Amino acid sequence: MTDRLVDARAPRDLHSFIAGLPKAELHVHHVGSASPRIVAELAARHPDSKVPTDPEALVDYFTFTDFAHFIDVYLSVVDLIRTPEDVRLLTYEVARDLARQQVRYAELTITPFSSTRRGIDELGFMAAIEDARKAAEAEFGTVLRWCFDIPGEAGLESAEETVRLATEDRVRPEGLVSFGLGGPEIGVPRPQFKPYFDRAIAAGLHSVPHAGETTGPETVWDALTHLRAERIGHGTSSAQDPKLLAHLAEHRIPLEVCPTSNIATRAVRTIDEHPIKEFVRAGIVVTINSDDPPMFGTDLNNEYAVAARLLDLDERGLAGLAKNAVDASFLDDAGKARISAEIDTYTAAWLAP
Ligand SMILES: Nc1ncnc2c1ncn2[C@@H]1O[C@H](CCC(=O)c2cccc(C(=O)O)c2)[C@@H](O)[C@H]1O
Ligand SMILES: [Zn+2]
Repeated sequence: MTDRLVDARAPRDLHSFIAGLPKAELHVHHVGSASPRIVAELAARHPDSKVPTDPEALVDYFTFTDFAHFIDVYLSVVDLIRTPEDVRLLTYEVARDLARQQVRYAELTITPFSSTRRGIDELGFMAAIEDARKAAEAEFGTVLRWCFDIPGEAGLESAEETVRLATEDRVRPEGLVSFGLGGPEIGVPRPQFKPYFDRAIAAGLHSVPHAGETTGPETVWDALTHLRAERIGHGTSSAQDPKLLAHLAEHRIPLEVCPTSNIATRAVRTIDEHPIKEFVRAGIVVTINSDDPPMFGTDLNNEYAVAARLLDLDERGLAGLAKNAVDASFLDDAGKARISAEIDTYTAAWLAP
């Protein structure tokens, strides 16, 4: 991928190591993973869309002035997805892009409310993601699981609809493992979503809200206290609160860190000001993720290269980050052990004289 927003500047050897390293991706959005190739195919199906299809024009279109602008552009891509077949194509092609990067396991954040409110039949939607999930596992060997997230700014109606889709036996897809909360944080307090998270948790789902991406550490505390977060999406502003850093470390609440995303949405000013190093120093379990990779001109491999530079990591350090993601995932113990062993074998072979 060219036109990187963040220059990873890792040595060439480290890039090759990362490219082959078996990985898990825990924070990546379904619609936000639509590559120029996928966008072009969807736009060809729906020519009235305002989303450009030319990859050069897309780079400009995917340059954001702030977080609100990012969400506007994001929703214009959501508008491209109109039928269950669009959903199936998107999901299957996203899995292909993950498999190419040696991603063995991914938890994909999906916002079903955005699709059902635009008229896609809910059962057709669920059948499409499940069909793509099974095809991707059989054909690429990449295991996909779902996180359904509430688009918080769309209000409590969206929370009600999302928890219904996530818990009703007739609708809930087999691959669903977790429940999230995304979108802008300013003016969208986390505590109001407690009843919906309570219902999702009671139905066996894990709690993984975004918090502290565009607001301060109090939002992360709210996510922990009211939404019983097991991992935090971003959590960037936690760095401003030493007590919170200590709490996250002590309770082993992993952060889903997405460095390039934070620059692209202007949540963090420059990559060298990213607090990832403080998180590691505080003893927090850090995982590396890509969020909305084509929109931010990145992919998971590039995020590992960025992390290598910021944290001054060698191959063993990178393998450790990859294992953090496996450990922090909602995969079963046998699945975790299998990918961790694969990471060890790969790293040992790479470093062998
Ligand atoms: N970095 C991110 N940080 C946070 N979220 C991110 C990030 N990247 C992607 N998202 C996604 O954006 C969605 C937001 C959608 C939204 O706000 C909205 C508001 C009003 C109406 C509608 C609608 O559909 O009609 C949608 C979230 O649910 C989340 O899945
Ligand atoms: Zn996100």
